[in-house]
Amino acid sequence: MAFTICEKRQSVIDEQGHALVIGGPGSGKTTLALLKSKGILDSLAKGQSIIFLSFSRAAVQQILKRCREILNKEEMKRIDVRTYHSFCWDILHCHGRLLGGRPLKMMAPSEEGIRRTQFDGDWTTESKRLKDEDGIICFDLFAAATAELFEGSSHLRIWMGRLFPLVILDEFQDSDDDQWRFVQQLSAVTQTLFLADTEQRIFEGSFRPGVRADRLDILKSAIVLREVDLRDDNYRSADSDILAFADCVLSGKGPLPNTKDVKRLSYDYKNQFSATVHFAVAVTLHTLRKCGIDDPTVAVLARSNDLVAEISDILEVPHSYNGKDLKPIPHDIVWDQELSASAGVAIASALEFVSLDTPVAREAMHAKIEEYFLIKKDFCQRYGGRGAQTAGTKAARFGKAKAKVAEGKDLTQGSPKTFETALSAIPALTGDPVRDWKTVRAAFRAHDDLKAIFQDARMVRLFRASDTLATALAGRWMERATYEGAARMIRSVLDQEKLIGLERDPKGVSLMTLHKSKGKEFDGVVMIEGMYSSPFLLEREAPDFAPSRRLLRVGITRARSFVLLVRPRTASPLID
Ligand SMILES: Nc1ncnc2c1ncn2[C@@H]1O[C@H](COP(=O)(O)OP(=O)(O)OP(=O)(O)O)[C@@H](O)[C@H]1O
Repeated sequence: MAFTICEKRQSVIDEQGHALVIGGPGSGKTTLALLKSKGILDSLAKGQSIIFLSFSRAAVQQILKRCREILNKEEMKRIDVRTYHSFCWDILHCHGRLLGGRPLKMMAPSEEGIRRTQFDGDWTTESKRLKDEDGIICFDLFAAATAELFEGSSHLRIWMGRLFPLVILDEFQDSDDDQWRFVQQLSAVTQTLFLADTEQRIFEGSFRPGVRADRLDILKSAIVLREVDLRDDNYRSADSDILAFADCVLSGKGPLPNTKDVKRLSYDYKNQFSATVHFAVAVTLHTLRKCGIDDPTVAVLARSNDLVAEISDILEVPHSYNGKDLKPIPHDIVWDQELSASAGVAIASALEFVSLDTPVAREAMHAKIEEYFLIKKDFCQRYGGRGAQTAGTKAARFGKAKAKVAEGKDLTQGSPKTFETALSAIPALTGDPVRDWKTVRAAFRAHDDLKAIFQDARMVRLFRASDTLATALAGRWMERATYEGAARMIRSVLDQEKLIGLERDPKGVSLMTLHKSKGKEFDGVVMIEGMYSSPFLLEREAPDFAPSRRLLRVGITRARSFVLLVRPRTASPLID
């Protein structure tokens, strides 16, 4: 593939010192960083590599995709694309002993979520205590502890500089204070390249503490660097008005371009919502196919997890829109990993219980369901979603059931009892893990209190027998004709995937929140606004709605070719 290398880009490639590249969505920041890397890779000494840090597994995936377009196989081996967390954990795992005299152990995020909701007091202080006194470290403290190590040991810093002659920091506008601390230490011993787009700053405030609007000013006042601005470039949707439309939404100033690339669809009443959403996705697929894209990728984006789940339910059944019949649309959901994993573990523990029917398996199942609801409660509290209280009540219900079963008492009434009754109606398991998984999962779906587990577990892929999970379960059945240990196996496979950073390339239709779409790219994007929930513009941000506008721009600019916005007719206008 041929890339345009203008003077500005060449100056970044040639720069021997630090550099900051600012640019909008699709301006080519990642590509430029990789072109610079390509020029250096040959000259690296044995053992040296270039490190490219980003925030999420999705972003890592996107960068790896670009790597495959730009670097050859040998070059790919010398560039290490990682999340901040995985980079920090490597360092803490090897050198954590320097901090408190003993090796550090990681607390899995699932366990952290559970302990946080159950802890009476300030969790930040408690997690620091856990690290200092017990040598157990939570995800949120990885960056701070790494910074502490670098600040405390010049030897370690210097070695890092030798190992990594170039460190690339993606989406630097989103870095928090602790990440900045360790990056600043690194910049004293190696060359750093910062990529940023201030208008893609969507994690500021309650989402991630320590993320600041003036991060780039802080950077520029601390490090001497070459600054290059690519804001006028757009290679993702160069021939379309998508970026121009998104920029209008960002500024709140019209007129919005009247273009075939971004369309709007309204609905009047709540009871028109389902059919309108279904039609919007169908018409987007159709439009993209008509443009010659045979297998289009489409992201369906909404502001909250609740609305994403509702849209998934809508796409699963037929509808009729203006007399037109719409067939169900197969889709994937990009979900919160921790919720998905604990929902998957809850289903696996029910599978274990059905196959073993022992008091231990029964108690473990109620415990895993309780755990899921504790994590859900924690998730709702952290990300401002609805349902924290309900999740807490359900957790308490299953927690009580767990205690009763442990004491050998019978369950008399309530959800845990009705769920057990539903499970006991399942005919014998077959030994085909995919079928058995779906049977047990269906019992969750049919139960009023446990539907959420069914929904969250949809991300756990167990559909093809070749999947790691299915293979592990099939092996267990062959050994013992039960699914004993299924919950443990699933937890370990999912935790591993989480750390390694696996995430599939999107195919077909994918549903996710706007926040989750960051860093991704699709042929088409459908953005959905609810009638009474998940508005595009949050009232509390009035009058300028700046954070909402940034979020909307991120969503719109994920599209290469076509965007469709679905809104209630009464929604506030996007521009003045
Ligand atoms: N210099 C260039 N010449 C031609 N095409 C380019 C160039 N730079 C980038 N592209 C193409 O533009 C698209 C977007 O590039 P890239 O992912 O590097 O942008 P980005 O600024 O990192 O985007 P985002 O901030 O949205 O993640 C890719 O398809 C890439 O191949």
